[in-house]
Amino acid sequence: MTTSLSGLRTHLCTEFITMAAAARTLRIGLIPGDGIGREVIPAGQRVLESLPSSLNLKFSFVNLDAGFDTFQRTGTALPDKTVDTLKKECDGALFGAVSSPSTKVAGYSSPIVALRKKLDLYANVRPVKTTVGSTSGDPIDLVIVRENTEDLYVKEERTHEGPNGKVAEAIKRISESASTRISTIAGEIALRRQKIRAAAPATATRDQSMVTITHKSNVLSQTDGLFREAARKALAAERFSSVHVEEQIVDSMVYKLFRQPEYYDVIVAPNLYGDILSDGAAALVGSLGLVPSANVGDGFAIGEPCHGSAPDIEGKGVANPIATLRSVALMLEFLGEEIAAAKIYTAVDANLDEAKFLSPDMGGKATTQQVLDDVLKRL
Ligand SMILES: NC(=O)c1ccc[n+]([C@@H]2O[C@H](COP(=O)([O-])OP(=O)(O)OC[C@H]3O[C@@H](n4cnc5c(N)ncnc54)[C@H](O)[C@@H]3O)[C@@H](O)[C@H]2O)c1
Ligand SMILES: O=C(O)CC[C@H](C(=O)O)[C@@H](O)C(=O)O
Repeated sequence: MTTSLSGLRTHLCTEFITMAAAARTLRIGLIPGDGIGREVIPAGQRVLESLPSSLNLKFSFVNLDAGFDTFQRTGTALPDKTVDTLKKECDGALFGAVSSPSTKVAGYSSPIVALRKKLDLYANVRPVKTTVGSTSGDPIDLVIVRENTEDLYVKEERTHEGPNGKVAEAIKRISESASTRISTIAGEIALRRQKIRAAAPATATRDQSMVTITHKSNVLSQTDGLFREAARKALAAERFSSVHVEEQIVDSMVYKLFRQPEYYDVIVAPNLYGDILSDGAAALVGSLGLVPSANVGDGFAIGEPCHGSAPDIEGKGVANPIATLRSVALMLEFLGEEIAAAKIYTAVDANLDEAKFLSPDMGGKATTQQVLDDVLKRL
């Protein structure tokens, strides 16, 4: 199986992909989780099943459990069977969302956070993009490359009694190796985007590729300082000489991202900043329901919409499936199936540009099913 970290085509057209794919069957784990995860993952499955037969690509599926509901039924949020099946049987997976409680529940731990570590899916790649017809301003076309295994997400917390009451602490762990790895991937993605732009100058949104390193090393000089230093070093490699590298402290990054989102190309960030920046960037393109992600490691990719289980709209049939459909495409890209991915991006972009079947988060009235049907028609 091939997983290509540099295979990030992100919503680009198919003209430049000319090679016919060899016949292939991919086994995909489906992990709907909780809430609207159960409404959008079936849409993702339908898109895979509806890809044109000329692609020579077949899929088999295995349904897998994870989430708060699973925790309540079985006592664990991420059953061993789910992890084992992904490891032993699957080529890739789709993850919906889980309803992690905001208060501590004994024995519960976020299954998606655990899965990223257990499968060493060290890169969380989150493209955020406007489509041609959906914006009157300068187009936004950026990718957030989020470190996916460490930072505060190591979840080493403790509470103790201090002289004035309880004190809680958490470890923020940053390693040189993980920071170097994620920054190198950000550089590869920048190069890849540069190549794609060079091949399609008419649709290119910028001339030069750029990576923005995001950190807070003015305050956290050791942890974020190490991230910054490792990123600078990795991106100074000769092969990235055509990529402009700059850095931005995370708070002013938020300011600049909101003022001038079209400025950014590739943003590399430690885990938590990447999490926060990607939800913020989603607001800039219209909805969290549009923004996909892929959790990527060596030899495996899990497509996952950036949004959560959305309890406020759960069960109403109005969840926007587009973040999931784009996550399906992103997963396929990393599994080396770029033509199939491009077909999905094109169909989704056409749905958004025509704006006839938009879900309520996009100002429309369409249900999840109607948006899906419209995308399927365009496939
Ligand atoms: N990957 C994951 O499993 C994941 C990601 C984020 C949050 N969560 C969990 O989800 C739960 C709810 O979190 P939250 O409410 O803070 O964030 P959320 O992303 O679930 O929802 C935020 C807002 O965006 C809207 N929204 C999200 N996805 C949408 C879609 N596809 N279509 C239309 N509207 C959409 C919701 O209706 C809500 O108003 C929490 O338990 C959190 O832990 C899980
Ligand atoms: O709620 C959870 O269990 C995980 C949420 C998760 C995260 O990485 O923090 C989500 O915000 C995401 O962006 O994937």
